[in-house]
Amino acid sequence: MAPKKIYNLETELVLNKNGDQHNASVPPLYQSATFKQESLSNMGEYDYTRSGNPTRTQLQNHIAKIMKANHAFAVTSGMGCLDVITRLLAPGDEVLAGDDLYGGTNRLLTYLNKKGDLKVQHWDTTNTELFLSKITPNTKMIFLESPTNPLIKVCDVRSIATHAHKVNPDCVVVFDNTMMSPIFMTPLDLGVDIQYESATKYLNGHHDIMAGVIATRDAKLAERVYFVINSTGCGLTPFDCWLLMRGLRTLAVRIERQQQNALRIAEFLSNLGFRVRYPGLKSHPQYALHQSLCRGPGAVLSFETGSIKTSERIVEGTDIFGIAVSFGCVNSLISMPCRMSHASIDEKTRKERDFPEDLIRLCIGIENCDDLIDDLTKALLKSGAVKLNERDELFNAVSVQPKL
Ligand SMILES: Cc1ncc(COP(=O)(O)O)c(C=O)c1O
Ligand SMILES: N[C@@H](CCSC[C@H](N)C(=O)O)C(=O)O
Repeated sequence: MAPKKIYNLETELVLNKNGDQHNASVPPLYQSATFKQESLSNMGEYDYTRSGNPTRTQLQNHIAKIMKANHAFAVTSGMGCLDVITRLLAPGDEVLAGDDLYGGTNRLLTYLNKKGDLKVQHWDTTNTELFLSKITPNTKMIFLESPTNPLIKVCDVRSIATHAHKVNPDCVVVFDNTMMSPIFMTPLDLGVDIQYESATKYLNGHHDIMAGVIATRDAKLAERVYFVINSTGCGLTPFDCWLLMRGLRTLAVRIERQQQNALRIAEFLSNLGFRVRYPGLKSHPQYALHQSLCRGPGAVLSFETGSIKTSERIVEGTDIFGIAVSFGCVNSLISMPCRMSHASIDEKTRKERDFPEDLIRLCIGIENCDDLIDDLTKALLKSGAVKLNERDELFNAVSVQPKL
């Protein structure tokens, strides 16, 4: 049989050869907890949805293809992915992690560390030399994010994965690709062992489900991941699998439009004098590194105003941008990570990790970009963060103290 042709990602996302017995154009939804057996001795492919479900299989095969993996799994949230992955470790195992991770990731790793289940160390992943020096033959797992949420730090994942495997061939390098999605990054091509994503974000894109996906090329790791998912019962429900497959079809067009808007907004804020963190700007300290690893800068950016009060006024002064956690949705969102998504990281730790309390995060949607810039302009003026000059043109940001 001729090998199956693999098309470009945009095509694969919408191409749906689901092999349905009735040629349904859309993969059918098997909303069933149980499956009858042919006989006592012949169980068939499915028996119970916790163990497996045809709709989940459809989604997982699709995910494996678009992430260039051999095995993929869908679970109930991004944090669910991390829970499954950390269960692969043994008591007391040493793990390394970045020092700017999504707040919930930090919370779970801190919990496991405090309980004594794992020995977790956090290091700045932008300092490659330092990070590499912390990897020892006892390092069992490494957790990376790039660009990080919300400080948009970029790490040299290729060098970290190569070095980790040299020092300990059994070290499992885990990469959270939520910020880039498969459209802009293929971490498995860079030497990562396990990639996971909060599918609540770009993969689904409409903020109407919670989901997470795990992908790997390693059959043994896949077997262990499946064991945990089946044992703990965190597989994604059939209906949410079905919704996620629907969302995935538009991933490429959504995220490309979001990125286009984000680039314009990042330039707009930067031109006003704000310190903008976005890997699409040449001023980003790891601009070239990011370009060498990814196919685009994505649609999340953050910026500082120099004053917590000013930031609060900006966040509360927008109309189109919703004040909400999360990102990757078709709608634009604005937030203050210290108060919202990253509030679970205590103030002392935030300070130690140079986490600016006035940081505003923008998650850009697919709206008309002129409208978004107009909305931000009004909020910036109302907050006093920028002023108009005599010719009624926007004038430099007034309270910013650039720290670049
Ligand atoms: C980078 C990143 N990873 C993982 C998660 C966790 O995903 P979920 O909310 O689907 O559990 C989030 C956000 O919640 C995130 O921002
Ligand atoms: N209350 C939630 C906060 C979720 S933050 C979601 C998202 N990852 C983001 O970065 O905005 C919690 O405590 O987990």
